[in-house]
Amino acid sequence: MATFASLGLSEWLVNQCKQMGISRPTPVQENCMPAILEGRDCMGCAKTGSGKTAAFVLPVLQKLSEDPYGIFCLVLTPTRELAYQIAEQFRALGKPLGLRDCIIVGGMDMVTQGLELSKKPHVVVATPGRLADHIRSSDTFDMKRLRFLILDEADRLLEQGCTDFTKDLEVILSIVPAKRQTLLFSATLTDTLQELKSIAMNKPFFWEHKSEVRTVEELDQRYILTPEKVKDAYLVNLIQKFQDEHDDWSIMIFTNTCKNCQILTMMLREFKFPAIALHSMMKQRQRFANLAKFKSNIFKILIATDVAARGLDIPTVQVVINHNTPGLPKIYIHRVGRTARAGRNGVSITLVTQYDIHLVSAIEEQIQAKLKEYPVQEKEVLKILTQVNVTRRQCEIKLEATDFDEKKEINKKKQMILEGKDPDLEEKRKNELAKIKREKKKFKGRIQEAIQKKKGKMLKKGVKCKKAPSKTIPGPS
Ligand SMILES: Nc1ncnc2c1ncn2[C@@H]1O[C@H](COP(=O)(O)OP(=O)(O)OP(=O)(O)O)[C@@H](O)[C@H]1O
Repeated sequence: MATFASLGLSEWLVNQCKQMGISRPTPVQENCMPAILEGRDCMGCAKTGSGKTAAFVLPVLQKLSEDPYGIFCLVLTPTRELAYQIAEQFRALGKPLGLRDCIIVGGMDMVTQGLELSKKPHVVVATPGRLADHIRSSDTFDMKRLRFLILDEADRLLEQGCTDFTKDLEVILSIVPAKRQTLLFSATLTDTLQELKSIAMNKPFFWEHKSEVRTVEELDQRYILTPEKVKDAYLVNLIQKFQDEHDDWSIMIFTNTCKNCQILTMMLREFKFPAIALHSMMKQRQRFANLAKFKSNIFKILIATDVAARGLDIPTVQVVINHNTPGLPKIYIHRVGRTARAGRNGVSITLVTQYDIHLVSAIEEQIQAKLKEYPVQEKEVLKILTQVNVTRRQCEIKLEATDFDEKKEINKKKQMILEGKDPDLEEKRKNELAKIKREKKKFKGRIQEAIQKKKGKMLKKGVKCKKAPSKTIPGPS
């Protein structure tokens, strides 16, 4: 069995790992680290919670200790919270080196960040949008000598989801040297393999944890079939049960929109549950503060959108509840991967309505495992149904009285300006498009009406034609 020393790490780094409770390499570390230390590009695909972060942090620190300078390494990651978590790992493992890192994410002061970048930190951990903004607007730093470019959650960075990073990536790639080592990691790399290969051009070493099931064995994956209207009552019932039976467990609840996330948090608080929210419409400082309160067990329930689905490593999370069935199996894999990490056990429960059954089939096909039904005492759920639904409605009314929707519009406009678009022009275009669509629909309707009329007439004629000969056919008698 390999040790960190046998993989090529120096004694100081091996000791540092030990101090952090990392004594033996996990398979992704054992397989990817030698290739990285040899100087090769690397693509590592391993299950959630399997130690992918250390698989790139350790070799980078080893190489940095041999030739320290800044900016030596750039790590890109899709979310701000994840950027802080990765920087923390670099800081903890690189402490004996006196490592200087710098975090460049949106929602934080740009001037301070610019100053930090100009001081040539060893490692920069960034979300693509904000780093690209710095590159566009400042010439006080460069990455000409960059040795490592790392894309964590690489598939997310390359896919064109609701946040599209591709343009920002282009800007970033234009300032990093072609001669560099590129490392790409994720639990779900395979469907963006071609795009990834165009970034890691030097015949990358590719390692994938081969296993039939794509989720971890320690995860107990369950579902509850529920009508849409009873969903919240099931949720409250589940949380009450976990709180009664395991008061030390932390629970993450995923939902599909910021508004839903806010309403669920308000509703659970009405029921006196220690719940806190995390979504992209919150101020960044509030996001960090809430995550910190959840990590330190001050609040045991975190309700989040998919902004928290990837990468977050919170060992106390024992349960993940999907308040909505994820539309993509990939998102399911990352969400449920917030529990059962690093060999621990965990439970995931997905609330499934009659409209989501096909999504569950797609998930099961992708993960190569069947979800099992979670037993619930329906009588208990029905007892609280009215109270839960009334409470939810009250919370919705309360939220409508705030400027939540307005803020959403403002945020949208801000995003457009950042993307170089004119919000008023976009609005005009949107309205024009809607008008064209409406007219097309009307036109289609009219055509269909005309066709129907014509069909009706022909049918009448046809009936007459068919009836006519029948009159002439003599009956059997
Ligand atoms: N060799 C090791 N031995 C024991 N624990 C480890 C080892 N390497 C990493 N860990 C711990 O395992 C946990 C999960 O690691 P990490 O966050 O890197 O997972 P990941 O593979 O990146 O997961 P995800 O796909 O969800 O991002 C962390 O708490 C980390 O400190």
